Amino acid sequence: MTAQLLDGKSIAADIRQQIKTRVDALLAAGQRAPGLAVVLVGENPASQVYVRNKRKACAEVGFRSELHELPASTTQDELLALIDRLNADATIDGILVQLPLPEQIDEALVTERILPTKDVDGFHPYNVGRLVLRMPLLRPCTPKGVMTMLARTGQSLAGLDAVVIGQSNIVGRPMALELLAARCTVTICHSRTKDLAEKVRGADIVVAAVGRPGFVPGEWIKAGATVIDVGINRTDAGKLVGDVDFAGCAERAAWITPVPGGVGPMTIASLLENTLQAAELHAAG
Ligand SMILES: Nc1nc(=O)c2c([nH]1)NC[C@@H]1CN(c3ccc(C(=O)N[C@@H](CCC(=O)O)C(=O)O)cc3)C=[N+]21
Repeated sequence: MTAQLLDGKSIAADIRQQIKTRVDALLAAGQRAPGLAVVLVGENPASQVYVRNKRKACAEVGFRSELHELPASTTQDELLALIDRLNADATIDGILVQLPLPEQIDEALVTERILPTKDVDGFHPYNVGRLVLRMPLLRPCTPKGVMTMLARTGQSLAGLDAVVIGQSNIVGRPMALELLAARCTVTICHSRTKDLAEKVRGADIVVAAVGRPGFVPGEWIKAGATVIDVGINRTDAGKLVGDVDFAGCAERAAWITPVPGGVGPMTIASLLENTLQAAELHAAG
């Protein structure tokens, strides 16, 4: 078996096209463009690249985006004051505070300060709780993007065995909840998991979100499985690689996502979808 590619780059381009059409209709109806505020604290080079990509995507679909760049020395109170202003700004539909934040700032506190209807990352406890209860409002972008990709395989997910490797608040946990809502049987694995290889060998869907290059070898993959690589690791040579051994896994899988060009662009496409959704919520009052 040689896997078919789940081409995130091209699916994300489709989604941007659809969003642009809806934005054009909003503008034609005399409404304002959706507005996204991106807050970047400090000078993490990877964060600067992601933020640039997000703003470029906003421009492409006709959103207004504003960048708030703050020094690494910003205090928690200063950041909270900015969020309060953005919460109160009727032209801002979405607020994204790029993570990680400098150590003097409590990420959970900052996340909770964002109005749930402007929380386009889907990280606020309100939005997480709604996802747990299967009444989602704004959904975390990376897992949402993965579900969009899985839908493109055309396979029904109900009853499939899914293994998620990684239990982070922003990827692993919400990913597991999305797959559960799609009626998969879900196993969440992490650094204390016993017999990880055996668990992955049983999986119809494997989602790797570990942050270690090549962590999942081809031998772990069941023939015909779908392999989703959430990892973004930069090698010493400056190359981007995922958490799975792509060549080895592609020999056995039916579907696989590349890195780059897989989950990353889909994460940004989901952010655009969430921002449009937030704008619709705000327009409805
Ligand atoms: N509040 C917050 N929300 C986030 O959504 C968030 C965050 N903080 N902090 C960091 C992570 C990471 N993340 C990525 C988004 C796009 C790509 C992406 O487009 N990657 C390209 C390659 C980009 C490159 O060349 O580095 C690709 O995979 O093809 C990657 C990573 C969003 N994150």
